[in-house]
Amino acid sequence: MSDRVATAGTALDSGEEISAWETIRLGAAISPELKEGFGGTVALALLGTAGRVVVPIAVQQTLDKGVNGPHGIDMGFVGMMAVVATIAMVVTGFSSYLMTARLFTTAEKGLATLRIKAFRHVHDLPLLTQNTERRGALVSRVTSDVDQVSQFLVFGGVIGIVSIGQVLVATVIMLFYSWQLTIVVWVCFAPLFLSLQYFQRRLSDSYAVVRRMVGQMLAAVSEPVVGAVVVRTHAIEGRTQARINESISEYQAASTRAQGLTAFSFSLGGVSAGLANAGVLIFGIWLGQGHLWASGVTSGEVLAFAFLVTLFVSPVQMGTQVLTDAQNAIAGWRRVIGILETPADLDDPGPAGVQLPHVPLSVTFSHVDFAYPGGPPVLRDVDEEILAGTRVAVVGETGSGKTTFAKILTRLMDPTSGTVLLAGHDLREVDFASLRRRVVLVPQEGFLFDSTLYANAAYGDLDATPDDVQRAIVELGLGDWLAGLPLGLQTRVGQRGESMSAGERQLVALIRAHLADPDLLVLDEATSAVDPALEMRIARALELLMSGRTSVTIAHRLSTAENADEVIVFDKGVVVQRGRHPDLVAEGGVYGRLHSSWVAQQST
Ligand SMILES: Nc1ncnc2c1ncn2[C@@H]1O[C@H](COP(=O)(O)OP(=O)(O)OP(=O)(O)O)[C@@H](O)[C@H]1O
Repeated sequence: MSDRVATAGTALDSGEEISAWETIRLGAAISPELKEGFGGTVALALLGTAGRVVVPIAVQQTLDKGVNGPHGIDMGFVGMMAVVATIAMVVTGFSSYLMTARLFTTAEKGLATLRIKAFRHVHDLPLLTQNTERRGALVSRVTSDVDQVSQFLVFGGVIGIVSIGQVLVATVIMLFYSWQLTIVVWVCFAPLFLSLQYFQRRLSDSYAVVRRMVGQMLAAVSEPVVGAVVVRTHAIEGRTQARINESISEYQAASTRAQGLTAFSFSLGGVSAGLANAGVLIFGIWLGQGHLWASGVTSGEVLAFAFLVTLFVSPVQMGTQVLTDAQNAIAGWRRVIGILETPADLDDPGPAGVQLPHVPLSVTFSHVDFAYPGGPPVLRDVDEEILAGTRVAVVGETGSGKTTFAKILTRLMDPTSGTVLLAGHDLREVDFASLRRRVVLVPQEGFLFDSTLYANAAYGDLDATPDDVQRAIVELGLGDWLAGLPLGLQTRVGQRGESMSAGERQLVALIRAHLADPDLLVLDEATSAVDPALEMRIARALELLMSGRTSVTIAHRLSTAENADEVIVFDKGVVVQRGRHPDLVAEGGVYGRLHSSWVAQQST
């Protein structure tokens, strides 16, 4: 979107260095709806403002011509002025209503687009970038930060447009009545106007901190909610609460600091308003005596001027509040735009890219190196070939690089150097949509959404009907398991699948994978122990799932390695052994050690 360089692959762009104008420009470009009918809205605002000015003029005319006129009281003229003032008030009210409705509609439409675009971009962000931002803070960017923008655009926007119009119109009419009194009013407000830029800078800095603190607070609150079981089982409620309290206090301090500045600038507005009112009365009476080139000011004119000063003062004072809201909103807007400004470092070639064939896929790792940003090498010169249709187990000590290997194989990350080929095609040239259809990763703990078994299984194939899901379950030999569920496919799985056992969650992940019908299956074998009957079911389902496909399993069980066509052994990021299970056992080395500890574990 812009050519500003973001910290690719590591941190999410905070957006804090985008200037206020740039934020508004980018914001309007992202949400073009915000500009829809803007001219009409401004016209309505001006109409409303003009209507408001008619009242003081009508009062002045009534006093000077209808009451104090040369022929005494002229009731016809007074009545006419009353009708004019009433019409003006009706026009003002109606145009304010229309303007507010229009602003509401366009602001909400534009911000819905912003939320959707930002949220969609979160999915394109590199995995590592997503991991740097705590989930709650990320969520705050598409929720509370956007709400700030919304509030400002709707309420601040209305008041802002009306205020500017009102100040300008009031100034012009005041000039028409008396340029001397107009100068008095402007001089009284000069300190406020001159200090606005300073306040704006300070407010901008303060609200950037406030928005950041809101994100931190939401992250601090949401993490223990998600990890409630750990909090309770380890009895760390006290420590968790202390961390939440700390982030709430930090937010409170930041917010109080920012509000303090607002209060100060608001008070300055109040002082200016008081001075202007007093100044107008004193100078008005003085000018009425013919001083300062004034040829006598009528009482109606002084009264009209007093009205006009109110018309001038209220928007200026509201303007300081609008300025505060604007800074808060711009700070929020920046954070949302920051998401969109963070580059998606995995380029998707799109439909023009390679479409993978629907046959078992071969895999080639050619001199692949990988290091996490700022970290040591995690994979070193991995140079392996996996034949199409074979079953490979990947084993190694914890931290040896197995998961990293799987993530690179499924292109959740790109290698630092070297290439990965699928069926002879460089992974970087394959259309993402085709890749996600042909290659499926089954993680250790598949995430289940709070919905039915059917809906969760259908994430493997969004077009799958309940009959398709039922068929897939039967094909995996799980028909009797499904029959035992009280509501069958309509059984609800609970939040994150908590209403199901760990083993059942694994089954759902396998059903999903089966529905996806991939040609390369990458499995991160679950480590959680399940009861022997379910274990048998999972093993049988896995067996059926892997047949006729290329499969790469990160194996934590001896049986998986035993049943594989080949085993690849990782040690500190390097492939140190490869071959069939019995040959590797005979060879000893790292695999020999792993094998001995597996055997020892099973005999205990
Ligand atoms: N997101 C990350 N950022 C930085 N370093 C990471 C990240 N993920 C993993 N690592 C490091 O990379 C190395 C390899 O990790 P990896 O998860 O690939 O190992 P593994 O063999 O799958 O381990 P396990 O069997 O415990 O899952 C480890 O030293 C780990 O600390």
